[in-house]
Amino acid sequence: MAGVAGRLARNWCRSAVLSPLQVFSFPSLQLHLSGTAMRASQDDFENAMNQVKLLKKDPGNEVKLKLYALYKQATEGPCNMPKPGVFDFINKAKWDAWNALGSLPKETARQNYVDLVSSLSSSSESSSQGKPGADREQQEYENLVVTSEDGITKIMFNRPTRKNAISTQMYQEIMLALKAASKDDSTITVVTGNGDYYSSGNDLANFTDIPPGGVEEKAKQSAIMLRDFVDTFIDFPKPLIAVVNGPAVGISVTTLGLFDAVYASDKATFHTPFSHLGLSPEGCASYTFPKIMGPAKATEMLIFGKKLTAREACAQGLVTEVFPDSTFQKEVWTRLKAYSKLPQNSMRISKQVIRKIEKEKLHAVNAEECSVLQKRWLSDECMNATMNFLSKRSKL
Ligand SMILES: CCCCCC/C=C/C(=O)SCCNC(=O)CCNC(=O)[C@H](O)C(C)(C)COP(=O)(O)OP(=O)(O)OC[C@H]1O[C@@H](n2cnc3c(N)ncnc32)[C@H](O)[C@@H]1OP(=O)(O)O
Repeated sequence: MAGVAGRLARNWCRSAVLSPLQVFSFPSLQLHLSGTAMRASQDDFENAMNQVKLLKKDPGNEVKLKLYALYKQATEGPCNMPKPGVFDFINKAKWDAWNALGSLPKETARQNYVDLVSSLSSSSESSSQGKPGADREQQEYENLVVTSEDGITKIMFNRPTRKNAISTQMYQEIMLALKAASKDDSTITVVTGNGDYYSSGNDLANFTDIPPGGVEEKAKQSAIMLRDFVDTFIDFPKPLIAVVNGPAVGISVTTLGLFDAVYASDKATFHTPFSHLGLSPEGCASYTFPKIMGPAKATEMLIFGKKLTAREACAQGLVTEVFPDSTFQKEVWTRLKAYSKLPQNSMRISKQVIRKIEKEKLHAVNAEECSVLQKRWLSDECMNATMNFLSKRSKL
C-alpha cells in the first residue's frame, strides 16, 4: 500500500512546477458548473472547491482520495466507470474510493465534501499558528490555565479561592480560549477546574459593577455577553469534554448539556438554584435538560433547584461516567489521551453530523433564554437574592 501511496503522491505531484496543493486540484476536481442540479449548497460546494486550492498543508493521499470520491459522487452520482486493471494503481485507488461510496445521495456527498474541506481548512490554518506539545506558547490568561499537550487542549478555570466563580473577565477569557482551541492542532478540548470546585457559576459580584447607563444597561450588556458565551459552546467544532473535578453550580452545570462528554469525580455535585436566585435557566438548559433527562427530572433541577450527586447526574444522562475521586484524574486522563489519538477529521465531522440538526434550534433557545434573563436580572427577586449573598446573609 505504501508503494501505491508513494506513486499516488508522485503522480499528483508530477506537474512539477506546481506546489503539492496546486497539484492536489487534479483535473477531475475542477468544478464544471453546468447550471443544472443547482441546489442551496452549491455555493458552499463551490467555495469548498476553491478552499481546497488554498490549503497550506498537503492533506495526504487518503484525504485526497476521499475528496475525489466525494466530488465524483456529488457531481455524477454512484461510480459509473469500468473498474481499472489491477496494475493501474492510481486509477484503481480512485475508482475504489468512489465505488466505496455506494449509493450515497448526491447532496449528502456534497455536504460531506464541504464539511471535510472545512475541517481541513481550519487545521491547516492552525498549523501555521502553532504546534501541539507541552512547550507550545500559550496566551496568558488571568483566570484560566490553558495548556496543549498530546493532542489535547486543556482549559482550566483558575480562581480556586472564589470556587472558580466566573467573573466578567473570565467569561471573555473562556470565549477566547475556546476560539483558540477550535483552531489549534489539538484533536479534543477539555474544560476542568483548579481546586476543590469545578465552578460555582456566575460570580454574583458581576452585577455590582454598574455602568453609567444604570442597571438596565448592565442587564443589556450581560445578556449580550451571555449570548456570545453560550454561542461559543454551541458552535465549538471538535469534541468538547468536561472533566468535572468537584461541585458545579449554575452556568457551569447548564453548559454541560452542550459538551460531547462529561466525566465526573464522585465528589462532584450538580446544582442549578435559579429559582432561589430569582433567575431562570440559561446555557440552553431549558431545551437540553428536558431532552437529556425528561421534563420531570429537568423541572426538579431547573425550577426546584434540586442538587444532584454525580451518580444521580449520571443516571439522568447529564454525566457520561463517574470515577472515584482517588483515581479520577489518572483514569480520565488515560482515557482522554487514548481518544485524542483518534483521527482528527473523522471526529470533527462526526461531531458536525451529530450536532448539525440541533444548531439552529440551540441558537434560538439561547437568544430566548438571554432575553428572559435580561428582565429577570432587574426583578426584586433577583436583586434581593444577590444582595443577600453578597452581604453574606445567604449561601446556597
Ligand atoms: C453576567 C452574565 C452571565 C450570567 C449568567 C447566569 C448564570 C447564573 C448562575 O451561574 S447562577 C449560580 C450562581 N452561583 C451561586 O449562587 C453560588 C454562590 N456561592 C455559594 O453559595 C457558596 O460560595 C458555595 C456553596 C459555592 C461554596 O460555599 P463554601 O464552600 O462555604 O465556600 P465560600 O462560600 O466560603 O466561598 C469561598 C469564597 O468564594 C466566594 N464565592 C464562591 N462562589 C461565588 C460566586 N458564585 N460568586 C461570587 N463569589 C463567590 C465566596 O463568597 C467566598 O468569598 P469570601 O472568601 O467570603 O470573600
